[in-house]
Amino acid sequence: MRIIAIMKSIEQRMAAAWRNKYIIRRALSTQILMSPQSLVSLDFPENWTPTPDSLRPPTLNCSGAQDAVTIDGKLIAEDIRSTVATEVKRMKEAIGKVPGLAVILVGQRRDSQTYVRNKIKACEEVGIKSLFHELPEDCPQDAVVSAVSSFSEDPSIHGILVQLPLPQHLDEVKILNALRLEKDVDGFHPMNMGNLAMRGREPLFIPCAPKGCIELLIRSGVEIMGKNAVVIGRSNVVGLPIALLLQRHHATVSVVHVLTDNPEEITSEADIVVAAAGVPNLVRSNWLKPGAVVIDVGTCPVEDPSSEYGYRLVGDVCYEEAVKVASAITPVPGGVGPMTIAMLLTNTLDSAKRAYQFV
Ligand SMILES: Nc1nc2c(c(=O)[nH]1)N[C@@H](CN(C=O)c1ccc(C(=O)N[C@@H](CCC(=O)O)C(=O)O)cc1)CN2
Ligand SMILES: [Mg+2]
Repeated sequence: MRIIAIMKSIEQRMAAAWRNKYIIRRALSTQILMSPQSLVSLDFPENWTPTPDSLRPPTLNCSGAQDAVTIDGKLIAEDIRSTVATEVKRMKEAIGKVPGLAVILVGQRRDSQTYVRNKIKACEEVGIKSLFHELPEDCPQDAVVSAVSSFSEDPSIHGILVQLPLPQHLDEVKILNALRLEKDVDGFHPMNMGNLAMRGREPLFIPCAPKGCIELLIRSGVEIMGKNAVVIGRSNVVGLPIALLLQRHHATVSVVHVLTDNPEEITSEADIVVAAAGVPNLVRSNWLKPGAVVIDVGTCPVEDPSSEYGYRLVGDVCYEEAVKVASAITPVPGGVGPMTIAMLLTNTLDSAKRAYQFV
């Protein structure tokens, strides 16, 4: 009798331990929803207790037996934009101020012009003030640095972004270094990137596309903690920061790039794949483990005489194949792209709140 009672008690304790482990894992992986900075610390937060939200079960099926769920970035981005609009209105009513964003575009790249136009329009829609500064393709380095410096001094501007890529003759690092850290809403300042990489340090801003990817995963109920994640591509804008961010969310992260041997073999081990190589249709079905979650950051224009503009946007992932293997996937367009702009708005709002100490 006594032995049976002891065994029962051990069993109950083990069950409780597993239950606690599950609760802690879910809470840490959904912590982004509770944090205004959408940032997960590398350690357990002080006085942490689970909330009902952190116990929410995953919503995705991971069997790979049916077509993947489409993660609708456009819809999620609209939701975020409407929250930003409400917050901007609240700020204006309470303190008579609105967030301000300065956008600097050098040169005449068609894609950059489109992105900048969309960012300015998005600001207008949520009540954020925007200032646009355009410079010619052949402008000297000093002209860009001076534009950045003058916006850095303007108290009505809380975010400054320099649209990338810059023309070849310009030194990107020197220009980004001229940004006032508190206004680096793109999160590309070397100090913000360095802080993103370091344990125990918190960047003021997280780059927009990577932050959007994480937000998509979490809002879709995908658990990140403990999962194998593969990032394809190692650019400063997406590949590098998303790899750092996934680690902050406690994933086991591999980065494959143009010089990696057998990238398809490595990627096919992944529970979460983030494709940011800029190579149309690079990721085929044989690159994917059944049930993997696929986030496609690529947006490459390819010629298409049948479409209205003569081109269409193609992602890094062969969607038609991947949708048969993955459990969830972002489309292109309508996945990460709209989230990139939504995250720029949240970063700008956060920056203004910080500047005015508005909570
Ligand atoms: N300073 C920066 N430069 C660049 C960034 C950035 O975050 N900051 N990211 C990319 C480009 N980019 C924003 O600048 C960006 C790319 C794509 C989209 C987007 O909404 N894409 C839509 C399709 C849009 C279309 O039809 O053309 C989608 O995928 O649905 C937004 C922003 C490099 N440079
Ligand atoms: Mg791309």
